[in-house]
Amino acid sequence: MIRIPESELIINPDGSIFHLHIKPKELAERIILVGDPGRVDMVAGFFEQILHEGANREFVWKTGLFKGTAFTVVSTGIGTDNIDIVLNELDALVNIDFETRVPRQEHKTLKIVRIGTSGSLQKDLPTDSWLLSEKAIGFDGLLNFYEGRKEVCDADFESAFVASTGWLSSLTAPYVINADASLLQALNGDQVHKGVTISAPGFYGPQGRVVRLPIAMPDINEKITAFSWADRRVTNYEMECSAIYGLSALLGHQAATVCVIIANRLAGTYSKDYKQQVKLLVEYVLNNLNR
Ligand SMILES: O=P(O)(O)O[C@H]1O[C@H](CO)[C@@H](O)[C@H]1O
Ligand SMILES: O=c1cc[nH]c(=O)[nH]1
Repeated sequence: MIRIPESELIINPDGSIFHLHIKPKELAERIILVGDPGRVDMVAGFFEQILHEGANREFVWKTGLFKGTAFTVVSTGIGTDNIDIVLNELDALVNIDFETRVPRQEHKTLKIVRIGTSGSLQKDLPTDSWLLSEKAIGFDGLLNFYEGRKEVCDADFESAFVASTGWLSSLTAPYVINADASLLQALNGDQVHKGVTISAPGFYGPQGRVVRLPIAMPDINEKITAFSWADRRVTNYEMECSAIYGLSALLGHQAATVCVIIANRLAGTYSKDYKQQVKLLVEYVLNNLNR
């Protein structure tokens, strides 16, 4: 077995992983990812006991018990570049022996649910509604750096999307990737809308927002809203889901994303109090993952 060198897998002197500052024994199998470090305490507020906690940069985390089941909540900050760090380090914590620096014989699967906020691209998906991402479209390009990307992505959907939007060849190739089917089932419910989520490598231009700078594809959002493929339409924008789904598929973990819609891009509306909805959604996810 190949020993992973110190430069490739950095372990801190206290035995924790480089960025997340988590030690292998401190991580639960059920993981909640939130973008905002300030949301970690809100999630952990549902735990009856905190077992471990730590923080480094934007990565704040707590492991605790929710109705007797261990969960770890980790903040990712914004963007898929951070997700590359978070997913690779979470996987290393369970699937690499930190003493020998060799991958473990037995693979451990994590259940990873991102709870976030998002902007709607469909009129009938109002602010404060909940959206479970059945598929993600990555505008970010992260998965294209990994071998095996083709095997886990939906090539037909990608081609249809590129053709229909007139995707510019100067942009990164979009990748389309599914959520884990068992987590989708666990999180399904009457109050949960389902859809296809774009993860963009920015909040402004890459999501078609024009503040002062004109954008390369001025009609991109109209085209996305009108696009449909095999009875599916694109529902919303956020900034992390695609990389979570892609890296989870390659690393052998289960992943899903559910977001509160805080802005409706077609109606031009913004939620009056989305924080209350995020809290309700957190409670819903914890209960549904605890079954
Ligand atoms: O509320 P979070 O989880 O951070 O999610 C969304 O909000 C941020 C942008 O404001 C991006 O991270 C986007 O994905
Ligand atoms: O429009 C939005 C709202 C939240 N998060 C995003 O990335 N986009």
